[in-house]
Amino acid sequence: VPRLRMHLEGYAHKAVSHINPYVEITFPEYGGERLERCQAYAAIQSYLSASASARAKRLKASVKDTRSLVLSMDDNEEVVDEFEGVKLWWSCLIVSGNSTISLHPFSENRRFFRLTFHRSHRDLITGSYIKHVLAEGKAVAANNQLRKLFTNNPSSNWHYYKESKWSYGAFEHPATFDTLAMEPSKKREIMNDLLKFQRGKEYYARIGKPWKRGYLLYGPPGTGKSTMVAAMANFLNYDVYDLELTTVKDNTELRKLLIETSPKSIIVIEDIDCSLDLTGQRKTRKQEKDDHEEKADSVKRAEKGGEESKVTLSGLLNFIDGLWSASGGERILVFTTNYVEKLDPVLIRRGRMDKHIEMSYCCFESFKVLARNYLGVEAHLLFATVGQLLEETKMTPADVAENLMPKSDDEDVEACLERLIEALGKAKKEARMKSEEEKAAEATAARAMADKEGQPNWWDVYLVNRHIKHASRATEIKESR
Ligand SMILES: Nc1ncnc2c1ncn2[C@@H]1O[C@H](COP(=O)(O)OP(=O)(O)OP(=O)(O)O)[C@@H](O)[C@H]1O
Ligand SMILES: [Mg+2]
Repeated sequence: VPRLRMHLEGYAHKAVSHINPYVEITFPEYGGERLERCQAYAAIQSYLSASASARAKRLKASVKDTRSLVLSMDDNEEVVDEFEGVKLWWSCLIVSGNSTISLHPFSENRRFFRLTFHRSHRDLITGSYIKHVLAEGKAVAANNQLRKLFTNNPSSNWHYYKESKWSYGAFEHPATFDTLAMEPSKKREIMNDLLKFQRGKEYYARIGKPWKRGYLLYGPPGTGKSTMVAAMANFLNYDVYDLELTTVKDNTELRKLLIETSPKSIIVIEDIDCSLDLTGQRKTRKQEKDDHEEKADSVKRAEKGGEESKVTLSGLLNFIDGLWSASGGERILVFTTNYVEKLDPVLIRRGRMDKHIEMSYCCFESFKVLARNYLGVEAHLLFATVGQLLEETKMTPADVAENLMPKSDDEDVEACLERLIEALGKAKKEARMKSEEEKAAEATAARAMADKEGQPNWWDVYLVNRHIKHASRATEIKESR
């Protein structure tokens, strides 16, 4: 009898699997040895919240901040997905835990995702679909994640815990490469460069370089250097570390700060020429403000008998060369400056700053981007005039944008363009007047020089005479031969 039963059971099992041709895969929320949250579960959740929840009828909302609402599938809900023409079903299951004592706090309610599909698609699903879901889910999660803007704290506020070196808030700068006014080919080139960097993990490993890239942005104020940094961060989905060097006391502090930056970030030093005292020229606003306090500080330090040290060029070079970053993932360094010619060549040689990007005055192409952003127009009769004037006059994108912005509700596109044209005309006149003044000043200076040269210079006279004497002696000798 037992043999018969076994036989029957086996037969029943076969029959069921014959009738039910579906395969199920479950993904628990917690698993592994330490029962940590499974990455696959999180990725699937993100994937489903982005794609499938559009089709699900019961949704769960979670509000991350006041502006973004993330919807995901509710418990015990099922959605259909399609992949290469194959239908599959996802359901979110919840199993109430029994009340036995458990070692980890999440066992009360255990959640699973269950994927169901026809067994004939087994290879497709396990081979490529799941990979696709995980990759897609990770991308969605990265997109949903709020990025952060970090600024360094003065070391007097550092404590033992890690988080005290940098303060952060949400990074919400709206600039993108779409809204950035710049020559299109140059923009494309930068975007490609960034993408190549982002995908270059193996490449950097192979050539034995830390996975980092340095950009130097230079150009006059208001040409979009800071805007470019924001656009880069939004494009790559990176956090931004805004490093204010003037509050960093010395190289040791610099290193400590850098070690605590996370991978996938952009580290920015704005106005590098002012922060490092390479030039001793311009001071940052912040430094001017702090000057007073700093003096008091250094007096205090002197009283204590301590030496006042600073971040030095070599400290900064070590930072760029990136030994500190060798362990971590991708990082981008950006330096900005108004005066590229004043920087020490050691600092900006290739290899340190891989790419130098000049941000310059507004060209016609840049203007078109601004007109699209600010006025929502692609073309207009007045564009030709603007283009002509932009060729003759230098105006920063910041000034062009300011003039384009409607000042009241009833200002139309034409009024804004006319204001810009007027401003350009004025700038052109001013530039011409200035150059005339300069020319006049030059002429005066030249005249003064000429007056001075009008007086005989006895030394020159002597030299000329000597030259003539030598020359005639030479011809005499030649002729006598
Ligand atoms: N290329 C640009 N594209 C779009 N907007 C721009 C551009 N350049 C400037 N702007 C506008 O002008 C403002 C000032 O630009 P931004 O702060 O980026 O200039 P900057 O080059 O960093 O100047 P600074 O040298 O003074 O730091 C920004 O708010 C931005 O809206
Ligand atoms: Mg700036």
